[in-house]
Amino acid sequence: MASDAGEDLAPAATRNPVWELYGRYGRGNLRFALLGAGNTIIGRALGLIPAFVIGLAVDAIFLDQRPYRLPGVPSAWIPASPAEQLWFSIGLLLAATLLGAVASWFEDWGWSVFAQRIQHELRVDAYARMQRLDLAYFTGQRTGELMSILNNDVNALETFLEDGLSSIFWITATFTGIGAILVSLNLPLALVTLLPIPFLAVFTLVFTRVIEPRYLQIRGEISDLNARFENNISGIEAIKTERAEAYEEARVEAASRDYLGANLAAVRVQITYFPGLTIIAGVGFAITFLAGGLWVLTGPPFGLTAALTPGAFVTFVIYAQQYLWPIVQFGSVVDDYERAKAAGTRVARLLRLDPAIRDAADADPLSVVDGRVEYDAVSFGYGDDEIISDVSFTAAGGETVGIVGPTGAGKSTLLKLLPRLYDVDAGSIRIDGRDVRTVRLDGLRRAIGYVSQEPTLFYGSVAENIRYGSFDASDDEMREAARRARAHEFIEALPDGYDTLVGERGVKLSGGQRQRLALARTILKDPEILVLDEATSHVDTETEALIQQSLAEFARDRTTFVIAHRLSTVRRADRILVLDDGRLVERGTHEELLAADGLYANFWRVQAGDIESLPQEFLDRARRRQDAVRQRDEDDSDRRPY
Ligand SMILES: Nc1ncnc2c1ncn2[C@@H]1O[C@H](COP(=O)(O)OP(=O)(O)OP(=O)(O)O)[C@@H](O)[C@H]1O
Repeated sequence: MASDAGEDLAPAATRNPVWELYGRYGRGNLRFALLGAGNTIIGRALGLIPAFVIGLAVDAIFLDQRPYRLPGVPSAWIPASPAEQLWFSIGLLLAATLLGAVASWFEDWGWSVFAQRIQHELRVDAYARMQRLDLAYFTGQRTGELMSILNNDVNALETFLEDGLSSIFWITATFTGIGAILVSLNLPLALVTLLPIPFLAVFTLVFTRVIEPRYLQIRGEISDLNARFENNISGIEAIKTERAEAYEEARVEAASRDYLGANLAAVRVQITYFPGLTIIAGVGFAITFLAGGLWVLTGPPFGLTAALTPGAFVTFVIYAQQYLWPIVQFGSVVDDYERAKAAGTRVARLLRLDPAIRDAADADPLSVVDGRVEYDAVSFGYGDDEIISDVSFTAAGGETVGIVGPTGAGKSTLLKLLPRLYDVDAGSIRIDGRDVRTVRLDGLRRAIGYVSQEPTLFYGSVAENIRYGSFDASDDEMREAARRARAHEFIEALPDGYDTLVGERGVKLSGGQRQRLALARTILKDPEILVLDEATSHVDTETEALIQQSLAEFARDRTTFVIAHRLSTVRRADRILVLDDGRLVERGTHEELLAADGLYANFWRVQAGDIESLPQEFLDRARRRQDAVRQRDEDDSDRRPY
């Protein structure tokens, strides 16, 4: 049973996704963080100068209460007259401001490069991880949700990555630096300034507890909304033909409303937090100002003896304000952190997912010599329902095997097991006697050319699309493959020939043209084993006959599986397997199967237009089968949210 990966991105609590990501990606970029941090300290130190100089100037120049002395500066450098001291002070203030600006430039540059590089590496890594996951993951997961992680969640980390760590550093530097200065200036008054800290801590703790689930909710809602957009844009044709515009608008409205609700729920908490912090910090500052002011006015309180000059008080008050401000800043860091944590939880979770289908530790490279393919008692189901039941057959090397059966019988599923797009639940599949689970995936998929009914064209030129997977093929090889796939003529007729842009935003191609490009791609790949899953279903019968001719030659010495509803496509196969409801019910050549007069013979009658001679039992079974497939599809769509 293929694992249902749909649950894997449920935002379960991880220990600390943000620090986990910092740890993983920060190390290689540490030099930028160090540059930022070094300049944060320099900037902070320079930022301390003005308050000190102003306080000193007030006391020494205007009130003449203490001598003009600067710590670490020889007194010979300091001018003697008050007017000169004033100019000296202004020079100091300007120099501190200028150097502070330079430090701030290096600080921002260091931290920004640090953040941007982490984000870039994270995005690329998350994508690489994602595309290695099992196919089952993508069918179980809404693509919009994955897009949301790669885009929104990675970007949501940006604010914290950009400002968070630098702010924490800045706050810590300010807090310890100024805290130490306040204590050294006036210990009793410093203790008064510290009073709000425990209140701020408790208030912040409560905030994080309340906001955390709300931010997670927002990530989930934006992801749902994206999934809805994604789904509707790719399904716009059905929306128009079914006149479902109003219905879809209502569904988008509902999804957007949920997102709005989640945002408002978070905003209500968030906007309470900052005023709360400001009030606590403001009251704390007022108490400091009151205590210091009384000290200057009425002398030292509580039996203390030291006097407090107005200038020293000014210095203290400016520092005290600088000291409390980072606490309010801290609030915004906490808020950014909580947002980043919600996004980081989802990104970290994606980074931790491992594909179930991967190389075994002792996997060998596959070398296909004969090309014999054996299915041995194979059973498989995507979910609880078994889709393939106990299927066994052998295709000799170089043989062409046709696979036919009613819709939903499991034909495509059967062949998707060969390149391990899914792994069997029971039994085994062997190529030249080697179980496909014991060889390297890369070699296995290299050896198998898979052309599906709805081939994917990527945005790019026709040539790039044919070369997809055989990136080093020469122009001549690429054109020859196109000729063999009967695609060369129509490509030449396109506006820019092989350079015409196709895929999203490029020239639109018909279903048959797309299929021929996909065939050319596979012919160029030159695989040892070929799987054609309704590969020519969209081309007209005349073109199909021409393609069949080239394919017969191409398929001659390689094992080929051909799934087809049009029985004329498989008529000349060495062997035909008839699949019904996941079971192999008939096998043989076209003639043998006609002679057996079973399911295949009845299909043949249908396609020959010989409806009257069909047994009633066949028609009844066909009806029951259709009902069962419809029921299964409905059950599936009930289970999927989209
Ligand atoms: N990715 C999937 N997840 C879940 N169920 C799936 C998936 N792909 C196919 N199925 C189901 O498996 C069953 C067999 O599908 P499959 O495509 O193998 O049939 P088929 O014989 O190739 O049909 P058709 O001739 O219509 O292409 C169907 O009931 C289908 O709904």
